[in-house]
Amino acid sequence: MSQPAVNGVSCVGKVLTLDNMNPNVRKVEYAVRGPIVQRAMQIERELKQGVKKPFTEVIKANIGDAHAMGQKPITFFRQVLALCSYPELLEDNNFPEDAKKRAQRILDSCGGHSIGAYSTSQGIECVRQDVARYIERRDGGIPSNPDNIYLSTGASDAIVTILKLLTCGEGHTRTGVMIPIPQYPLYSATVADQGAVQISYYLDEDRCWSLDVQELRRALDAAKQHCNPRVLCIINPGNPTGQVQSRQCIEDVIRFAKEEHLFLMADEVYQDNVYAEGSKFHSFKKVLFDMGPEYSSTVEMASFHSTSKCYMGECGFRGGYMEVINMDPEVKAQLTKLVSVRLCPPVPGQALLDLVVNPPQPDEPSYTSFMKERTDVLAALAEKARLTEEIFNTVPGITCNPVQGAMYTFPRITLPQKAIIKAKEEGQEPDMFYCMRLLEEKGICLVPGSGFGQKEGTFHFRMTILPPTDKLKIVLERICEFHQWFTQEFS
Ligand SMILES: Cc1ncc(COP(=O)(O)O)c(C=O)c1O
Repeated sequence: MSQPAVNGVSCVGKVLTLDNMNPNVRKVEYAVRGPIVQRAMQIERELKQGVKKPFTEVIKANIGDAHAMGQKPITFFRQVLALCSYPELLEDNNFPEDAKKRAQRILDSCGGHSIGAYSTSQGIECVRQDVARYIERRDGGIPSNPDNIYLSTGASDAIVTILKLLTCGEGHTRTGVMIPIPQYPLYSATVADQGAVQISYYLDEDRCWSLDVQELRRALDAAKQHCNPRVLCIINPGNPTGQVQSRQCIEDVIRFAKEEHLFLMADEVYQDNVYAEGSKFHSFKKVLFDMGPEYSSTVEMASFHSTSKCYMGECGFRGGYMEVINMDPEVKAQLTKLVSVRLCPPVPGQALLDLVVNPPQPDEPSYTSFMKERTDVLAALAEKARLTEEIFNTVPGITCNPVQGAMYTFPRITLPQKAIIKAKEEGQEPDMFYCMRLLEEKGICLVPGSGFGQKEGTFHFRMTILPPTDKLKIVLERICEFHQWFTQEFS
């Protein structure tokens, strides 16, 4: 039943109430910005008001937001965006010529030569062409058609759009969507919002979060009893688990998708974030085409990329794209119609995406500084990935897989039985209880593993490796100290 009043606002007589609102929305959960983050913000306010705490600052290691963690923007990208936003600067001699050329090209393809105009709904044509060329270079020359590219408001928007196209049915015919566990909760949230059925397949923590086709089959066979499985989502490199899937694994997944007549969604937003020796990013598209026409002309797929991650971390611009492959032309027309309802993705985000897929070339003046900035960010991330694994694994009760890629670690924590009982008494998941205590004691904000899904009886947290190295060392040190204290406190 609705409360009669919440925060002083009466609920009596409202047209829209908790009881009659869209029930699917109520089922949506998104731990990355959940109660722990709200408490972190409250603690920040308390610190400002002078409330004494055992720490002076809250460090938010809960979200993959590089700039929020202090990462500097790539100079060339911001120069071009400044020029696009304020074209009078094109006369300014302080801007390099290649930045001006890019800005002019982007402006020339915008309505009224302004990034303040709407673009076509699928995205600015020259940007889509540049995306297609980028994909071709990345995939060793496998052709990419700009007509199959849809620019989007970050990858999130494209992922939701594709899931919306794919989900239908009632009762036992509802669309089943296979998602990894642990997963990035955009997937579970969208599946809930669309009234579809989540089919969880578990990544193998003991084998560095690898994906096993036997497990896909187990999950699919069980789900066939109560829904209509049609979609298989893969996140590679993985969030929250930081693994990079092998080429063999990707081939196996593609074969499975073909056999089982599943639409593949390949979330590849971390494609430049690969650190571990021996790990390499293989795009689903390339592997699909390498497997020959039997696969490349039949398996339906969408792959996603974003300006939010990799070395640029420009999540606030909300740039992204998807490439659709082997999509029925009539469905594609529906997709184009669907995206046109929302007019267009942000044009500044499209401009930024253009720079990501078409960065300065060796013969251009900005090349050297661009490459240095890019390499520095990726090298620092690789070092932080290594450090994180090394430090966590020194603590009894914390087990951390190598951070092969992406921007997170998802260590397993052993929690004392007393703490588990206490958490249950307080109506909390044990790892939420742990993370809340960590926040209160040490000012570190993490996301409990339960927000991403985990094997029954196991507990984890997700931490981003994005803080600057010095700060990351402090974070790691405090978590390790806390874990030892927590274990003693509840033993
Ligand atoms: C795996 C994965 N996919 C998609 C997204 C969405 O990114 P955006 O919408 O900012 O491009 C994220 C963001 O963290 C992510 O981790």
